[in-house]
Amino acid sequence: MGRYDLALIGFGGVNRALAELISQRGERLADELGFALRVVAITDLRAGSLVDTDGIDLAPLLAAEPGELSFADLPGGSAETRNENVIREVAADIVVEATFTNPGDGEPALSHVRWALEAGKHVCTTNKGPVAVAGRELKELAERHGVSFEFEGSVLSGTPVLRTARRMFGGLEITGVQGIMNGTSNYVLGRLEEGVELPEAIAQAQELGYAEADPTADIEGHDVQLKAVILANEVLGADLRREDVVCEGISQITPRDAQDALGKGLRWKLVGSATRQADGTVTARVAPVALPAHHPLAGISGPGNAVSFHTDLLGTVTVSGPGAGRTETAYALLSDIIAIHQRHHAHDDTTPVRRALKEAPRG
Ligand SMILES: NC(=O)C1=CN([C@@H]2O[C@H](COP(=O)(O)OP(=O)(O)OC[C@H]3O[C@@H](n4cnc5c(N)ncnc54)[C@H](OP(=O)(O)O)[C@@H]3O)[C@@H](O)[C@H]2O)C=CC1
Ligand SMILES: N[C@@H](CC=O)C(=O)O
Repeated sequence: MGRYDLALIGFGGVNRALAELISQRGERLADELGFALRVVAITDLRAGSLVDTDGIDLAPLLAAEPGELSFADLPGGSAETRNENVIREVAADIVVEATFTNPGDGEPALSHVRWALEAGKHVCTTNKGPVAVAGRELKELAERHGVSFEFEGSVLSGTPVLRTARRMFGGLEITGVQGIMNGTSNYVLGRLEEGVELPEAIAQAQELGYAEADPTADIEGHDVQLKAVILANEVLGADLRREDVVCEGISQITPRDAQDALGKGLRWKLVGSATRQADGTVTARVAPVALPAHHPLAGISGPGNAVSFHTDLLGTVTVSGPGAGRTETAYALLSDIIAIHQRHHAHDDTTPVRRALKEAPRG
């Protein structure tokens, strides 16, 4: 049985949820997937850094209140974050980047990803900043070093949109994508429809773990701008930057507006889209739209998200599921680790499914 040693960069909602998954169902996952997972390093702005190359005991860390965690007094611990040292020097197979998304220059996460790839380590991340700012460069860097750069959770958290588009739509042309791509704003719009004021609705989304460290990014559409860039570049082969995406958020929508719309059979939604134009260029935008009830995106509620792919052979295909949430997003990281395993050990007959396929009688 193989094993992957992980370095977790950032120990907030998402990476804690990944640690919980590993801690609570590690054995089951190992049986199912054919490899084990072990955490050998954690860094966090507030808690500091912790390294144990024999495997960190996660239980006491997960038992502590997030705000009270401090690594300074633990063996292998330090009050300093020491990101560069940990990422470059600690013997980890996969660096899991889940610090805050910086919609501007993608830092410091962009540097974290670069350091890891340069050190020959696989990276998986839910952080939209590095992918939107420098996705192409980072994929090339990963290729040069013979490792993987995976970022499924950067769009629609655990709902597999990027991998679905890459793996399932071979042989057809995708002409555009349109979707609800932010859980917080969709949750907030739903609360406005119930008469809740914007600040209270945002506070609830923060409490539930949907919102960005600075929820302005969710409400003003900057988070969807990044996701539209990622989808345009990954799915439509564009080379867009955030500044190319026209953006308007939902901060001007009041509970009265949302309720009036509902009375007319309409629902306000924050819609992101990217479209291939007749001249081959790709344009993208983010804007609130009052959708009629029969629209495929109108029924998406709470932190749910959906992306519709417009294709030449299938018409419109819509993928919907959770767009935010700690555990849902941690699952995206697990799916990235599985993708890394499949890419680099596809020849191994280690998983039960592969063994069963190999041993099944033919004819
Ligand atoms: N939550 C969700 O539903 C989703 C989140 N994402 C993305 O995943 C990432 C993580 O999200 P989430 O866990 O919810 O966010 P949190 O804010 O809960 O966690 C981020 C953690 O990273 C720490 N951190 C910040 N800067 C650094 C640094 N330089 N070095 C080490 N640690 C650092 C923060 O410390 P401190 O608190 O002290 O600042 C915090 O503990 C974000 O980029 C987010 O955009 C993507 C999809 C969905
Ligand atoms: N804050 C984001 C988290 C996922 O990207 C959202 O609400 O969708």
